[in-house]
Amino acid sequence: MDLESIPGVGEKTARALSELDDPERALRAGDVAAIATAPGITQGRAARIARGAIRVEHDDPGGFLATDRARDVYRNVLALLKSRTVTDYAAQRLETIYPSTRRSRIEEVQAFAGDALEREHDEDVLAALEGVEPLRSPGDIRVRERCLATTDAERYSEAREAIPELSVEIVEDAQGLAELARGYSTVIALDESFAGVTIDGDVQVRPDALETPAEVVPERPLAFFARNRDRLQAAVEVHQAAGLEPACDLDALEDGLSRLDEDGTVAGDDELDRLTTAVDDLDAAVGAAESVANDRLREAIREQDVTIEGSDLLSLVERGAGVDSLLSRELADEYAAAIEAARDHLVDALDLDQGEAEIARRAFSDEPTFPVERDEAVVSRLDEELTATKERRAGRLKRELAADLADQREGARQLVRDALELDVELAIARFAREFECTMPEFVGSETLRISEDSEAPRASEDGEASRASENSEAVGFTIEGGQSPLLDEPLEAIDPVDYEVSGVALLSGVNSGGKTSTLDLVASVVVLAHMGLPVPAERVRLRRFDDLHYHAKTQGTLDAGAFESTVREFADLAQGGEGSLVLVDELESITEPGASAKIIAGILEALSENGATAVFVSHLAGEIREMADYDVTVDGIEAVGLVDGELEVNRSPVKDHLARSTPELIVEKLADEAREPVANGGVPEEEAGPVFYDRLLEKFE
Ligand SMILES: Nc1ncnc2c1ncn2[C@@H]1O[C@H](COP(=O)(O)OP(=O)(O)OP(=O)(O)O)[C@@H](O)[C@H]1O
Repeated sequence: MDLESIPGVGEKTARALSELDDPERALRAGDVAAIATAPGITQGRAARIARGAIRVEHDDPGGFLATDRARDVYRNVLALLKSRTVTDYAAQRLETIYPSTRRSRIEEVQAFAGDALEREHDEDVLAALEGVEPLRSPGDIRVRERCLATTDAERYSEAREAIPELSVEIVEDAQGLAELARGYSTVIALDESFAGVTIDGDVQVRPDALETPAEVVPERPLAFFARNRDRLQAAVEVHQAAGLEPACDLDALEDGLSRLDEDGTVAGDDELDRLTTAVDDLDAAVGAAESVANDRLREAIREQDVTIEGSDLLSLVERGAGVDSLLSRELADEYAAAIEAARDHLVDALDLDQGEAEIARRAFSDEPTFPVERDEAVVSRLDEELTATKERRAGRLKRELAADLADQREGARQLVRDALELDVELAIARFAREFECTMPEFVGSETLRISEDSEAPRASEDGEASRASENSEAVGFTIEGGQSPLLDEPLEAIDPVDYEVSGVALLSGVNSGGKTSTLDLVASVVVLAHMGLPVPAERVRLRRFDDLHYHAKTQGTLDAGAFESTVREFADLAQGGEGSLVLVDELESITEPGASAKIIAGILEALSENGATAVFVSHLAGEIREMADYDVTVDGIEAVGLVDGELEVNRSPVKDHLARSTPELIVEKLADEAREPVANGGVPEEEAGPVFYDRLLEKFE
């Protein structure tokens, strides 16, 4: 895919995207999280880029949502879907699902949604999803206890490039290697020429080191798992709770993760833990051992009556020394016991093995001194010995763990992607279940052509689809049992609505009868259907529209300028609106009633001639019908009566029926009451009398 062909992607963004591991995959899968890892690209931008890429793939001109209110409806239904996600990823990923005019795109999402509807969710899955997030890259790592060495300048540059985690050192000869071995736990010599050279310390000759970086720096693959340990663990739990087919061996991955600490070190190895603690505690343990010896000696000296000969005293005073000789002569046994106690303490405190203990014991000399002090040289040797053993063991364990986990890496990535995608699917499934949705059925030229001419079933693919087949009956939309998801009521309080429009219709009805809500229902159903998603109705059939023009009710009368621009907008629509769905709510408020009726009648004529599908909600339906030069359909939301002063409404518009207005119904009620005052619960001494109400009623005829 040519990245710059994506709308909104210039040279700079294309360069950023090309830095991704697999830009094509990320764009094709709408993997917003992966796209957002490109330098300088935010999540919001990533969603726009993914949408752009989808449009390129499906040759989709976009622009389905043609008005502010249409965009509002999309944002509202999208918000309902997004509110049912657990992860940020899923919320962003839903942003890539937009209403499209292209059959291939709609069918692609329909297939995805179809699978989603099969998904059952339970609380365990949702709880496990809480911990899943897109994987992080491990960032830069430095390994300080190991280095690479070479005599060759070119090899030196290659090594720095291939294995930036380690220092690379130039050496002249084996002597140089030996010096390095004193500073590093492990030295890896890259030159064949060092083979066979024996040097103290851990010096390995590995001419192939640059080709097998994971063996030389197992920290590299481990860092990926360590940094993402919790996310991977959560993804494992999601798979287990949801019974998802895993992309890798879950037991092996879990076992590997359980052996890894968050800082990339190997966990759960007793010997490594022992060595690590010994190195960490060495200094403190030696100090404590000194105290053990000194406390014992102090005690012994305190309890001892020392007889000192005059010559000894003299030599003590004159030489300023000699306590040692005194100790060795008078307290030899006590000294030996104190030293032994110090040695035992050190060996026990650090839990040293036999070889280490031999060195440790030498940290306290047999030569009597007071106070007893460690032999620094021996303590550093012990430190070196313990550290080297620890590093060797850690290195070996890391290599083993890295080798075990190496095969799981791609699977682990997929595991997280699948868990995140499950969240997207579950959000769709929950939305569909909570609004009792069904998949809509698209009808139109391509369906009809397939049955008419099976030789060329795809001849009318996409672009043509919107040109409603001339030889087919006009199809707009048919909604059965629709419940607007935009109504702020619980589902059980929403009356299901049936409505069907082909061509252009006026929708009349009582105040608060549900006209606006019907337009909202039609708009949400049409938007969701074009997104490829299930719709909140028992059954929906519709044609594929090119765009949705939904004009909300304008508050108050427009000024001259606003009026002019509104009329202009309809002029554009009237010219090319054949594949459009036009929904307009009380356009009459744009100017005074008489003029409004004329203008609306003219707009309806033009739309009807162009083959658009339209619903105009109006309180002036009767007047408009009279103005129009063709037989415009008028549907009506009827009040079936007044119950306790409240209108009882049949929310489903009645076809070809001008609904009576609320005032008419009220006058009718007053007339009824006046005729039969008591039976109707009216006032017995009706003042105005039936004649007056009948006069008013006549005006409505
Ligand atoms: N299908 C429905 N089921 C239950 N309640 C509904 C339904 N449709 C509308 N309502 C209720 O009726 C109220 C008024 O609806 P709506 O605004 O759509 O009426 P309207 O006919 O456009 O009113 P107006 O003539 O004042 O513009 C809504 O707020 C909602 O509470």
